[in-house]
Amino acid sequence: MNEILRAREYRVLYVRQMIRRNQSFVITIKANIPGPNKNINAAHLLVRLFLNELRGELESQEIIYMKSADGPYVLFSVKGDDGLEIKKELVSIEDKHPLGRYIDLDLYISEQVSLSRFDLKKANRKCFICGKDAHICSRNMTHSIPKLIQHIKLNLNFYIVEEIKRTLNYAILAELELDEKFGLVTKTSSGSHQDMDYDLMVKAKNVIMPYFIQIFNIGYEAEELVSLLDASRYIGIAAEDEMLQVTKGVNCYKGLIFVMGLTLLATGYALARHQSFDKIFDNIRSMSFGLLGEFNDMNLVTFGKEAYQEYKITGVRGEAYSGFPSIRSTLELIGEQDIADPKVLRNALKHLIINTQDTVLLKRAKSLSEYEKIKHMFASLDVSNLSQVRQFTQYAIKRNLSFGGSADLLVATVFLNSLRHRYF
Ligand SMILES: CC(C)(COP(=O)(O)OP(=O)(O)OC[C@H]1O[C@@H](n2cnc3c(N)ncnc32)[C@H](O[C@H]2O[C@H](COP(=O)(O)OP(=O)(O)OP(=O)(O)O)[C@@H](O)[C@H]2O)[C@@H]1O)[C@@H](O)C(=O)NCCC(=O)NCCS
Ligand SMILES: Nc1ncnc2[nH]cnc12
Repeated sequence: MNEILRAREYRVLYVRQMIRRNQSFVITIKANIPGPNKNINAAHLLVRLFLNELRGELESQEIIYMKSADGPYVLFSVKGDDGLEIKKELVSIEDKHPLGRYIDLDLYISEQVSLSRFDLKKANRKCFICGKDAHICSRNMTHSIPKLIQHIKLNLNFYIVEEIKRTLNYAILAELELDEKFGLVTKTSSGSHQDMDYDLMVKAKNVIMPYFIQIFNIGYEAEELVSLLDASRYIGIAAEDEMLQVTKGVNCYKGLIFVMGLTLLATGYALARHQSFDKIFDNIRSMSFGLLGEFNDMNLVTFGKEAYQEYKITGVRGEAYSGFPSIRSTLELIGEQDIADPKVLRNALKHLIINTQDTVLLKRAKSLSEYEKIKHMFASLDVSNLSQVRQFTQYAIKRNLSFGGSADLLVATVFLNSLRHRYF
């Protein structure tokens, strides 16, 4: 216990140093974790989530992420002259955010003074189990520690799963609704896919979403990583089957089920261990170590295998085996740009097409030389020049070309780009 007390003393010391260094106020962001173990994973997730919430509300001069015996915390330096206004904003986040009960946002307006709810004549914090005054429950130890911890974990998982659903839906629609997309299906065109249109893709999306959430939870609750892909394969196959039923046999998102399935397993596993964002790609590589061996499977009769046997092109398996390098480099290309901007999204798609071995393009190009010629044409395509983009789209549709694999990677890229700014 004295380690925790000492950590609290150090935290006040660091606050004072930051106030002196920046001549500013300092906000501390810390999870409300009852009991002796303040370093449960939920604490790290909550601190990261609320740090990103605050980043969206307040401008900071300096942010320091600390680990301690009293749990992880952030020191957030903020310029201002009206401490009460800032404290009001912090209390509003604590009271209104669905997870606000589990976080403590303190404001130090000087080395000696921190503002409290009392200064705003606000009621004390409520107990997150029974809603009574939290101070009374904690003084009387009304609820057991395990019950309190379980409550936090359940609500945090529920909140994260809802965010994953929203982000996944956003990512799939962001790709699908991007127009002028080189022969891929859009809101207004079937492109080079006579058997697909926007409504059919949306139907397919709606059917596979629950499977994606199942797969995310497998990653989030997993004890180890390596066997996760095999453990989830049956879910992916069930998703494919139900998709094909709804689409009457049209393969809208077979590749997406695989790409997003792997991404969700790796992301769930990373979130549950507060791993770094880049660790997601290591996780994907760890799960995919056996994929290239599938090309030796006599029972496998797919174009992906043909592409490998004929040209040593490894397609989606090769991408996964290397930890989705094309997604990683596209995220670096996007940087802090607004992914909702069609120009940014189209440029990301171009980058993916150039950097991945898309077996859909190979199959439709009908030869390796044509496949390579088209990729080469892309390299010189200026996607901010809409007339060039339109010309290339017409060229692709005329030749029945498409980049379905790259489109799948774009969905995963948009998904990861959104999550990166929320939880990492
Ligand atoms: C490992 C699997 C992908 C199965 O591999 P398989 O050998 O069966 O198939 P492939 O031909 O290797 O590829 C399947 C799809 O993968 C997409 N893809 C291709 N290249 C890449 C790449 N470089 N990066 C990412 N993704 C890639 C692509 O899917 C998209 O295109 C399809 C639409 O295009 P279209 O031409 O219309 O497709 P078809 O219907 O085949 O042609 P037509 O009849 O219309 O002419 C659509 O699927 C897009 O998503 C490839 O098609 C994996 O699927 C697997 O093992 N599945 C089992 C379940 C599983 O493991 N799930 C994971 C759970 S965690
Ligand atoms: N917009 C799209 N058109 C064709 N195949 C796709 N796979 C994923 N998105 C696609």
